[in-house]
Order: sequence, then structure tokens, then C-alpha cells
Amino acid sequence: MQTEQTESEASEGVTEPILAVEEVTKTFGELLAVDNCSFEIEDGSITGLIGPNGAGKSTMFNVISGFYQPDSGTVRFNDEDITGLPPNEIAHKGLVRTFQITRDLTEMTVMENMMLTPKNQTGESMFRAVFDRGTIDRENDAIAERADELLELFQLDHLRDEFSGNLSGGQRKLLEMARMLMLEPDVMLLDEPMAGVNPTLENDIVERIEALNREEDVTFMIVEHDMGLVMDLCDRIVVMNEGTDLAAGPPSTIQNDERVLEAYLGGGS
Ligand SMILES: Nc1ncnc2c1ncn2[C@@H]1O[C@H](COP(=O)(O)OP(=O)(O)OP(=O)(O)O)[C@@H](O)[C@H]1O
Repeated sequence: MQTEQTESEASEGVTEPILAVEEVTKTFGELLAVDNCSFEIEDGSITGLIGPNGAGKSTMFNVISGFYQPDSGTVRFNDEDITGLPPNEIAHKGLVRTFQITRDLTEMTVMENMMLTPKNQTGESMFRAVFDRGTIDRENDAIAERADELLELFQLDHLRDEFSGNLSGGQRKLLEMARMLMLEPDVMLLDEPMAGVNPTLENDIVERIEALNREEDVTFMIVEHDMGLVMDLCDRIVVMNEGTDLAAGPPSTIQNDERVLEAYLGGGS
């Protein structure tokens, strides 16, 4: 009994990294966009990735999610080396991302967009598509049910049959997050989720992120320029500067880190 207590006390507060970036470098010709950058993302955290303009944040997101091949270094997700895998494979493993500019298909309805991104569909196999209609129908029902639940969660259910091109910029951001959640991810990378979003919708997005983190155990990594929001929302912050990791820690530590202040002042952003 005594030993059990000690063990559980010892493990309390110790969280495994779900994502680890190890010595990643990415160049564009002569330009060193990411320079030997390393950091870890704790499972269950909401981590902010901040840094002055041009620090390499978007490039890092592109490397992690498979859109760019790094020149060197490793990306580990759930202890598996995922470096260089194609984006759809990484997404199906449970690591998804959103973009600064939303990527929904504007000529399709909100619901059709949702139905494009499900996980493990049997219908993808030609054999099953021909011989196993019953399973496919049941799967489609389950997928449609999840899509409806997510649309409700993101308060888009009244726009279910609307063309996504008719949604506001903020609503399209919500749709993109909802669409990515069809993959039941463990980790979501959000690239400037609040850019171009009005304050009411911004509050909605913050609430959705917090609820998904709390109730569905989704780990978030968020690039966001609004410092107040980052400090409020995130429990941990990674700071990049000139392509590399400059500091990492809780918001209270980062806010008072001289090197971080200097990077922002010196960076002219
Ligand atoms: N596809 C590309 N081709 C060439 N250079 C690029 C490319 N993408 C990014 N860069 C350069 O790499 C550097 C890092 O850019 P990146 O967009 O990753 O920074 P960031 O921290 O996301 O900046 P911001 O906060 O302004 O979005 C910059 O100098 C940028 O001009």
C-alpha cells in the first residue's frame, strides 16, 4: 500500500511527450528556415508555438504534418518515427493540422465537406464496396452521425446543407476544425485559428478547443500571434526564433524570459 502511494505520487504531474521534434533542419535553397530545432509536446497539453515573423513556425508545422520533408532531423509521434511520411498517412495516424487559409471545398455543402474526411472507411476497398454493402451502409450511418454531432458542437448544424463557400471566414475555420475531427485525432496543429475571426466567434473557438482538450483528450499545438490569447489558453509555450527553439515552459516563465523579450524586440515584428 505504502509503495503504491509512493509510485502514484511519483508519477503525478509527469506527462509523456506525444510529439517530439528532434534536431530538425529545413532549408529553401540558401535560406535556413528551420535550424536544428528540438522540442516536445506533452500529451494532453494545449501548447502555443510562438516567435517573431519568419521564425519558422509555419515551416515547422509543415514538416511535422508531412507537407515538407526536412533536410535532417526526426519527428516522433506516439513514439513512432513519422519523418517524411505523406500528410494523409500522418493524419490517419491521428496527427492533423489546419491551415492559415481554410481548405474546405466551397462548391460542396457543409455536410458533404464533413463526409469527405472519415476514418477507416470500408467503402475505400473495391471488393468490400461490391460485396459488403451492409457494412458500408452501417459505417456511413455512423460517419454521418459523428458529422452531425461535430456540426452541433461547432454550432454549424443550421448550416448543414449550405454551400461552404457561403459561410463567413470564421465559420469556415470552425468547419475546418470540425472536418479534421472526423479523423478522431490525438493531436491537432492549428495555424493561426483566430486570424480574421470576429471576437464572438473567437470565444467560441477557444471554448471548442478547451472542451475537446478536456473531454476528448485532444492535444493541441497552436500558432497564434495574439499574445494575450496564447497566454490565457495555453498551458505550455514553445518559442522559436531564427529557425530554432529558444525557450519552452509555462506561460508565466516565458512571459518573463529575457531572451524571449529580446527576440521579439530585436525581430522587429
Ligand atoms: N516555401 C518557401 N520557400 C521559400 N522560403 C520560405 C518558404 N516558406 C517559408 N520560407 C521562409 O522561411 C522563413 C520562415 O518562414 P515561416 O513562414 O516558417 O515563419 P513563421 O514563423 O511562420 O512566420 P509568420 O509568423 O510571419 O507566419 C522565412 O524567411 C520565410 O520567408
